[in-house]
Amino acid sequence: MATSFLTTGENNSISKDALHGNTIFMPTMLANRPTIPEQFLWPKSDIAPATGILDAPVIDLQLALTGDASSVKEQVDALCAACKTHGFFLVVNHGIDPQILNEALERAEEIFVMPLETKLKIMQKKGSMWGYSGAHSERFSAKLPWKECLSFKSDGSVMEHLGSSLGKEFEPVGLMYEKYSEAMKNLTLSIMELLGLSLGIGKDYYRDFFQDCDHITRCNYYPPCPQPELTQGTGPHSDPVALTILHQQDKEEGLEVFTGGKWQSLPPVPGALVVNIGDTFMAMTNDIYKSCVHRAVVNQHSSRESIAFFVCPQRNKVIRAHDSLIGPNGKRLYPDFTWSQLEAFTQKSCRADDKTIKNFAQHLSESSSAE
Ligand SMILES: C=C1C[C@]23C[C@H]1CC[C@H]2[C@]1(C)CCC[C@@](C)(C(=O)O)[C@H]1[C@@H]3C(=O)O
Ligand SMILES: O=C(O)CCC(=O)C(=O)O
Ligand SMILES: [Fe+2]
Repeated sequence: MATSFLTTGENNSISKDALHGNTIFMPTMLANRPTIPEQFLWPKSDIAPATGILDAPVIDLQLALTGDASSVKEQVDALCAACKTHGFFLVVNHGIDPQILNEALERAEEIFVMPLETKLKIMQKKGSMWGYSGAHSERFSAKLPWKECLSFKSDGSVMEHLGSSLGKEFEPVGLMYEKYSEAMKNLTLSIMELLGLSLGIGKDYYRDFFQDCDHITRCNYYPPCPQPELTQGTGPHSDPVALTILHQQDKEEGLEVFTGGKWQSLPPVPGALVVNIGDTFMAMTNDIYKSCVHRAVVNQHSSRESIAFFVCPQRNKVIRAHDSLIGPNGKRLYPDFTWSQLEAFTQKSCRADDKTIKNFAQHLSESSSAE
């Protein structure tokens, strides 16, 4: 991919992908400008400031899995109440080594601050979610998020990918991310046990269903922004996946959840991971559990990092709510679908936002009535 660099003064540069005609924007190289490029402007309706702090329950995983009956009930009831309202909860005593959690943030930041040429070597290819993205400018031309991302999928070796693209010295970094993803997958299965208990269908149902799940590990890097009030780090959206486990750097706030008719901040809690229900799991509960709109805002004075572990069903498994979750009227709110279909919808048809699952369900019913 031939690229030429357009200088935008003050030694900042954006690169032009000469083959595809894309202008690739990199917020790490735009952070010192006095204003942000117009492509990063978002509608005022998306930018209303947060007016509160979300009361998300803290689930003690060890207690919930191995405690006495009353402790288990207390944890599971708290989980159930949160999932029925906003779908966000914190998990502590999750058993993941803090050293690997810190290293995953540190190694990602080292890559994000590397020179343009290095990052272009691991650039996401069209239609693939593997690799580096500069504000998604290789995909979108407006409402660009003020972030850079580095994503790894479960369908390949991160060690090989980074080693072959950046050099053998990056193989240990790739191996570390593979270990990070494996640890998150094991945590996912424990959380699926609790979700099964909380819905009264037993601890094995979702654990078995997600045993062979796909996953996406995505590092988000939000540089300081000269005009944070005009843009978004990650715009308002619900996660199309089944579940998200978010590890956020504990130095800056940024994650906000829209619930109770207002934006509410979910500040970092040292030692806690943020977990949220995604659209796919909401559909698997026939909307009993909620996949909630959330966003990440940026600030003028410091960078922020997060690592999202996105849990996706094995791509061709049929997504269908358990019969016991269908109310007395027997109405199923979603047609059967697969993650492969929903992923393609978000990657090829309709940029994921706060209406994705509704638009997807309509797309499915229109295409089935057209057959
Ligand atoms: C399936 C996915 C698409 C996105 C990454 C995962 C789950 C969350 C989605 C996303 C973060 C929602 C906001 C918009 C998006 C384009 C982004 O800002 O990154 C979405 C991701 C994507 O399409 O890459
Ligand atoms: O970075 C954050 O705090 C949230 C990011 C997010 O919601 C996402 O990547 O889906
Ligand atoms: Fe999200």
